[in-house]
Amino acid sequence: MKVITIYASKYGSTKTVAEWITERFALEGFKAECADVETNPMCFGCDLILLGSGIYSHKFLPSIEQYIAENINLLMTKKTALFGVAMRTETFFRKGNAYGGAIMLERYGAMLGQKCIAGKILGGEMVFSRLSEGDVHRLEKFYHSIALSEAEKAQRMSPRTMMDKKQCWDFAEEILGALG
Ligand SMILES: Cc1cc2nc3c(=O)[nH]c(=O)nc-3n(C[C@H](O)[C@H](O)[C@H](O)COP(=O)(O)O)c2cc1C
Repeated sequence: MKVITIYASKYGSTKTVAEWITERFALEGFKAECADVETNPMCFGCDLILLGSGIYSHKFLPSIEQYIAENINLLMTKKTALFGVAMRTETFFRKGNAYGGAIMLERYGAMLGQKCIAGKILGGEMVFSRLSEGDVHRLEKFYHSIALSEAEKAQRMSPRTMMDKKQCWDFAEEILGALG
């Protein structure tokens, strides 16, 4: 069985997550590879396709949204699984609405249909000194909009990682279970 993990990553954490997941599938005896979506990978020969992205403002990056849209007819015929890589992995509730967590994957799951067998948000990493000026500006605006105190802001702006290889291997195991 051939598995491909196609990822979109701006600062590298989703790339590492994709490599960890691929490693686990290879250890289980699958023919497993991972590919940056920017290389426009071919997936018609694959039996299982994982699609993952860093989460930016509750969504996948535009490059992988475009890849899914452009290849939707093929992707719908394959078993697929989705993952996002984010700083906040759980669902939370604010002003009558639920946000975050696997809810962020619903729009892609709805496109892929019933053969989409698993989806999870996995822990990512954020190091402010590595971010582009535009991303720093976007985050500062967001922190202002949710009225973070200076202390909370400083805490969020310090280098933080939630990356966890065990979590990624557990997700691979969950997919294996769903494959039956
Ligand atoms: C501009 C910006 C917006 C972000 N939006 C979210 C978000 O909505 N939810 C979240 O949990 N993390 C958010 N993050 C954190 C990223 O999802 C996290 O750093 C992730 O590991 C990035 O993946 P990458 O390194 O593969 O690009 C955001 C980060 C930046 C810079």
